[in-house]
Amino acid sequence: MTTSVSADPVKLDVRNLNFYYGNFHAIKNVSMSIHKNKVTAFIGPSGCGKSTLLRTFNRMFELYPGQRAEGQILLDGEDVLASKVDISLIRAKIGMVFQKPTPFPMSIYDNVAFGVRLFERLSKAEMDERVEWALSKAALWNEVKDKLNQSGNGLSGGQQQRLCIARGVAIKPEVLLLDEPCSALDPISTAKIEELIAELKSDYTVVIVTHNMQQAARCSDYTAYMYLGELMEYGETDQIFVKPARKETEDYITGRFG
Ligand SMILES: Nc1ncnc2c1ncn2[C@@H]1O[C@H](COP(=O)(O)OP(=O)(O)OP(=O)(O)O)[C@@H](O)[C@H]1O
Repeated sequence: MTTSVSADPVKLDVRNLNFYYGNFHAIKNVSMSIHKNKVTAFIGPSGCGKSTLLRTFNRMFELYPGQRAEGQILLDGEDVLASKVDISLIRAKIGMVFQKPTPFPMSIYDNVAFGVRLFERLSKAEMDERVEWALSKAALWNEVKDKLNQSGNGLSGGQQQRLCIARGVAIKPEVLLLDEPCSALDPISTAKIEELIAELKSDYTVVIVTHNMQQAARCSDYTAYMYLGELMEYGETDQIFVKPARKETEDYITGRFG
């Protein structure tokens, strides 16, 4: 693996991580530091393990039988993978937005409030404020403020994805994981989400999986190139895109492979 050294503070420290789907070894001895208040992009050809790696960070894989992770993922020094860890607390600290927008079958307001209610007891006024705050962060407030009681499913695809992002930020996680959040979106919605990602990093540590090289180059501070479950190269985005250390990375980002 080729990696550059950075002085930025570390939020998530991944150490010797291996991941298995049954007997299939999907993540191979990955070690990397995810930096605080930065955007880190995972890139690489389809099936290389980007989503799998992302899903280990908040133990999302545990919802599925036969999947297991070995190694350490230290969140501010505490191992997320340790058996004694409170999983709901981890998921409150490490939020996730999936590739397909998945609003809950409830109102726009309740979509945002739902997760907050699991973790905090807020008054009606405080919750109203939180919902407005989260929808504003997700650049959706102006479009929905007059129809908060309408179903989240009535929104356009791009609006639904921003609603899911609002749901993610509403619980005020420390880390936000975004799994190809723009794959179903048109260029205008994509641009809005990219602006939002740039804004979010002042409050959160963001990790994004993307197939879009331009998006990784535009939005991220750090980029990780993965191939067949291995972390091939990891470093500052400018360096990875302008002067990759490995020929494989260069071939991928210039479109000669993958
Ligand atoms: N539920 C599963 N059971 C068995 N193997 C799986 C499962 N999910 C993923 N895999 C395998 O693990 C490897 C990594 O998959 P993963 O979805 O993490 O890749 P990816 O880089 O995110 O791909 P894509 O860009 O296509 O979304 C692939 O070989 C895939 O076939």
